[in-house]
Amino acid sequence: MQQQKGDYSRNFKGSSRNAAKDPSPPPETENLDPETKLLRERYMGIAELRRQKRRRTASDRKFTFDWKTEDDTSSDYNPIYRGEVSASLGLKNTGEAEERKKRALELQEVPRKKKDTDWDSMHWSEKPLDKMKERDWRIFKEDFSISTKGGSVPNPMRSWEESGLPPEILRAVEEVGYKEPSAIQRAAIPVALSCRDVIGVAETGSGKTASFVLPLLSYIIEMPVLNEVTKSDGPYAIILAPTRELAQQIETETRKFCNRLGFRCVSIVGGHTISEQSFALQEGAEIVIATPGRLVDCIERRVLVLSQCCYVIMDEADRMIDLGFEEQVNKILEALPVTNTKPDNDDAENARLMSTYLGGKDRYRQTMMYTATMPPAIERIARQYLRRPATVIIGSAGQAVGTVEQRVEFVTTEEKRKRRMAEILNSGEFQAPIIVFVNIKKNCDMVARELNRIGWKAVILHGGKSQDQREAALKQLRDGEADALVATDLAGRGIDVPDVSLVMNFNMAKNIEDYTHRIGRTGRAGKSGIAMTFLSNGDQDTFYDLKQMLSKSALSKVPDELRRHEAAQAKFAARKTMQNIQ
Ligand SMILES: Nc1ncnc2c1ncn2[C@@H]1O[C@H](COP(=O)(O)OP(=O)(O)OP(=O)(O)O)[C@@H](O)[C@H]1O
Repeated sequence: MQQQKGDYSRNFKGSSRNAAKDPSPPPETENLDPETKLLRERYMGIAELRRQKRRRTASDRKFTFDWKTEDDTSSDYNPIYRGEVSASLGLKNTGEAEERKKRALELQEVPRKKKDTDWDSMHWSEKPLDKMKERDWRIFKEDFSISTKGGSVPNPMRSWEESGLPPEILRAVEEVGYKEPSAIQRAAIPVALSCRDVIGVAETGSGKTASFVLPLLSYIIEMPVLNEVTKSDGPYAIILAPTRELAQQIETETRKFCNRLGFRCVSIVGGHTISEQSFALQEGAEIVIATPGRLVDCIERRVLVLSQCCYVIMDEADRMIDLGFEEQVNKILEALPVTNTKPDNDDAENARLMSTYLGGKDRYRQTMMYTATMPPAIERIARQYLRRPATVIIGSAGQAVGTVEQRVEFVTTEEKRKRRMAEILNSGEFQAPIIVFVNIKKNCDMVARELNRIGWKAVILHGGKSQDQREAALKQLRDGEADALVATDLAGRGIDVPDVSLVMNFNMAKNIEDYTHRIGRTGRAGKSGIAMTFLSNGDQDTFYDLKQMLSKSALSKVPDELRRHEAAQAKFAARKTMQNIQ
């Protein structure tokens, strides 16, 4: 019986499965016509080849045939290459198989063309900047806990090289030793360079100072060099800070860069005589760092003019308002030659305006505010002083430093607190320097005496001390001549003393913002630290916020006495309302 052409599939199926096990042709082939029999026998050759291939071990799988293409003899006995079978396989044109085989052999000689790089499957850190897509930027911001608001905000910078800072400034950054930008620097510097007003919120010790100083220097480097005439016109920029210590702290950080770029920065703070400070200003300074009170004093006495100042930075702006400096801040802004109420220009226009020398009348002020916490006052201040600000927040605003383990204990009397403090410091868990916060000046002396008694040389920092005494105390602590600093909230903000191992709140801060700034004196620049706080019922206005903060901290535990305390169940304001209702 002549097998119908269409029946090959059945035989093929039967044959290939059997061929895999039994090389002899199956019995039904006895009745095949010669052509089909020939076809069958040739396919048996292919099945045998496949069987041999399957018998080889995995290690042989990577065949490295050492024969050249012209040695390939398969076309002699394998009809599929010769096209004899193509007709029976229903291929339209027997030459097609030949063509396909020739093409296949040609391709074997052509090295594999590199596939288009699959950029989408790469991590943002492996991509060139021009291949970064919206999704990559979203992942990048999540990696650094960056969130922004305020219209279209420039993308963060992935590295110093991509910052857009001038090469001279990048060289200074490298010499200072900042290998990688911190999160706030990555996010805030590109925004500031786009001439936008900025609100920067990042935890204490996260590098906020450099995040506003570097773009400021990038602006100043474009301005004419101060000469004998223009230096009397005053600085190109002012940086306002709520306390003398923070102002001097910012000066130290700013000088790291100014000294390498040939710029001068001068701090104007209380505690030094006006003549001392006017002498320092006579040499001219591109940047003046000041506390608001003393700066207003210098302006009113004509010791300082701000006739070419178009750049204002407010560090710890909420604290400045808390300390009652709002009136002085307003006076300072009124003394500038520009305001920020110019009509809203687009950002390119802003860049032109800010780079134009002061001669042009259509200038406006660039203003920035930085803080580690975000109390309601910040929103009000921002509306008053900033123009279309971009807000950059690292982590959740007001979050305590993630590197600080926060411990709290209920210790009610001063005597018990002194004994407990001695126990903790004699345990050997902590090494100098440490900082101990109290709420009133007289407690400074009392705690310092106790520390000296147990062998921890203590220095004191509070508003009643002269400026020289305050600066000397900080210097002794930084230079290792003292083991402990006992301070009121004066030092709570911004003071940067390297490697503080312990912050102790002998008295709990009056509010959670001050508590956050205090404990931020340790765990800075990415290092870890411990904060220990003594509580009593007198601190219950802070219990709710404190419990929330401890709960969010991966390193800290909420003691049962605080967790269960009635005052920790609702915010102070809400509790007051409930009491009034009862
Ligand atoms: N990119 C960086 N790489 C390494 N160290 C840095 C970097 N930026 C800043 N620092 C260092 O980190 C420390 C803290 O910086 P800075 O005082 O600016 O923090 P801060 O956020 O202003 O703190 P605070 O909120 O207390 O004012 C400083 O000693 C500074 O030199």
